[in-house]
Amino acid sequence: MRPFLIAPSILSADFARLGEDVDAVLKAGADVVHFDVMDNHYVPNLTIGPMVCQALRDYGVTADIDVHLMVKPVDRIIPDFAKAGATIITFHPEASEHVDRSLQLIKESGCKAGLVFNPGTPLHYLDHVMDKLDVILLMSVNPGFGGQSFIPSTLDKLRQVRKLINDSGFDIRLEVDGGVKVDNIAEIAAAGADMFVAGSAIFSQPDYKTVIDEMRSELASTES
Ligand SMILES: O=C(CO)[C@H](O)[C@H](O)COP(=O)(O)O
Ligand SMILES: [Fe+2]
Repeated sequence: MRPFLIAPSILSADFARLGEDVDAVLKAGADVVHFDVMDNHYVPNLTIGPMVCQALRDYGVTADIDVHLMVKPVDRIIPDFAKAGATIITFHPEASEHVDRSLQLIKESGCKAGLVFNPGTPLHYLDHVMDKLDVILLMSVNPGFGGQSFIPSTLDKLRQVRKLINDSGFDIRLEVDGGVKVDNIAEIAAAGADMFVAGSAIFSQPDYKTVIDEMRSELASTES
């Protein structure tokens, strides 16, 4: 398996001083910035758009930005995020009228593409598009808010998707998002995830490095 990636969700960062907070979490050892986009339509919350992504790039953030679109419709906003500096763009397949077209649009915009599955979303959306995916993101909470508890049935779904990825032979990251913490990250990795979004678990702590180091040492324990 490829190296584990830790992706703090900036949903739980300090929006009043976002650039500094993102810098701090990257200096503390985070790999990727997870950027949650909510539209008060597909999900019952409203967050940030391409201008904020661009502002982070202008501030000097060079790390990969993983844009998690919780919006409907999907396609209209993809080119704007690509122009604003997104590295990865993922969307929920049931929010797109044409899943293959949305994936193509992301790729043509120069970004990596992924599909996101809510706890109740069936995996059949993966049929016929595995070759177009760089990331599969399994939500371990229902989308819309940070600080929720990890839904245990995600572990089985992770094992299923890990097998699908391995059997496919494609180079696809398996990302998990929602309720990831120091005390469950090893179990989640053992189920097959290799990219871990964590918002409240990191940003609620005074010292981001301590939490990230603890997560890495839990992850290392799964490799022995
Ligand atoms: O997509 C999301 C919510 O829809 C967030 O990325 C997720 O909830 C992360 O927050 P936490 O780690 O606090 O659960
Ligand atoms: Fe997210």
